[in-house]
Amino acid sequence: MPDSKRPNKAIKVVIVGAGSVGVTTAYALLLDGLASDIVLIDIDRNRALGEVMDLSHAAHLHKARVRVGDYEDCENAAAVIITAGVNQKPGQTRLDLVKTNYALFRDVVPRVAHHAPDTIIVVATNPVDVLTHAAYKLSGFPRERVIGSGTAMDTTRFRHELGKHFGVNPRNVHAVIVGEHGDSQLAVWSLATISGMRLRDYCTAAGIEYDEKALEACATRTKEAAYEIIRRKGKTNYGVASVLVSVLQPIVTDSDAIMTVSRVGSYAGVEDVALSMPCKLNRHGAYQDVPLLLSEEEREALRRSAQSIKDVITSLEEHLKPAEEKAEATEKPEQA
Ligand SMILES: NC(=O)C1=CN([C@@H]2O[C@H](COP(=O)(O)OP(=O)(O)OC[C@H]3O[C@@H](n4cnc5c(N)ncnc54)[C@H](O)[C@@H]3O)[C@@H](O)[C@H]2O)C=CC1
Ligand SMILES: CC(=O)C(=O)O
Repeated sequence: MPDSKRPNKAIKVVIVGAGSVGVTTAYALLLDGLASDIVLIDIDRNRALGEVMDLSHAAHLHKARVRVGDYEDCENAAAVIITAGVNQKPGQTRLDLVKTNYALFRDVVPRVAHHAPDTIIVVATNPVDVLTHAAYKLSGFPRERVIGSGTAMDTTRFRHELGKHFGVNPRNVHAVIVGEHGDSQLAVWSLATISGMRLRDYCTAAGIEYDEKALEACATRTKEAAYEIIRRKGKTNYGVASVLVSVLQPIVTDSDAIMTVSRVGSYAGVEDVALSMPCKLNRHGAYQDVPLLLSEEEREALRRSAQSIKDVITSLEEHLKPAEEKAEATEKPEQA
């Protein structure tokens, strides 16, 4: 981050979960210099302590304190990032993790909310959209202060793929992935631009072929990137860590960046669900939607994505109902 944008007041960031994603995020934060106080919380305190000892030897580039903490340390944090939870095994989908990680959120989120009622919660644990919705309900926070990393990760991967395809810097590719951070995500082709031109026009202007098949392959590689990486190395950590720092930057610097992050709302007619659409971020959190003029086909794909997340939320709520309530519901005589 440029020095002119660097905040000059103390910024505390708490990371719950000192596993692979948590510590890589702490490391990325240290290198970026965004936070002056980084606190790691983990049930395995000894491991967290080892990570902190190692990380503190990387704190010479930007002056920052790194320490192990507990939930009381969330007080006055600019943000609390939740990365605790199980991750996918090769072949598992993100949605396969839902029951285990929801149980963990029931323990963690109320404690964060109790000690840091004004903070912004940033969720990375998968399935990130379902758990962003859970964190919203469990914290009682307004929706702008519960943000899922969502498809900010997929948008970054998509721009990387398109940048490689067209031979331009990914920063100059304006294209987004919206919907679920998962299998039902969609690439918004109708609004993708390079140098202010739609991709077809850019190809015409640059005298190159518009190769629809190759572009579709970019979206497929984006969607399947995590599966591919997990098959090879068992986890993903660098991409998401850098994305989490990018989500924190506009919060800490109050800079109104537009990002595709997950938050609770109504999307394509599906109510009370969390998914990613572009929205503006600043010190208040993800405070404003940036509406997209989607094509009919894209809107329908977004509705399907929203519905698939909603179905998981509904089945989770069903699973959590007390046994008596479930029995009562099945025993009720049908109304004439
Ligand atoms: N949103 C995204 O783009 C990405 C999300 N993830 C997700 O992040 C999560 C974490 O992944 P990894 O760091 O690879 O897993 P990991 O297994 O390396 O780390 C998880 C950590 O959580 C800790 N933990 C477990 N229960 C806890 C509790 N109740 N309180 C505090 N800490 C607790 C464990 O001790 C462990 O250190 C997974 O759900 C994974 O799917 C991973 C990569 C990208
Ligand atoms: C694991 C995961 O969600 C990702 O790397 O996208």
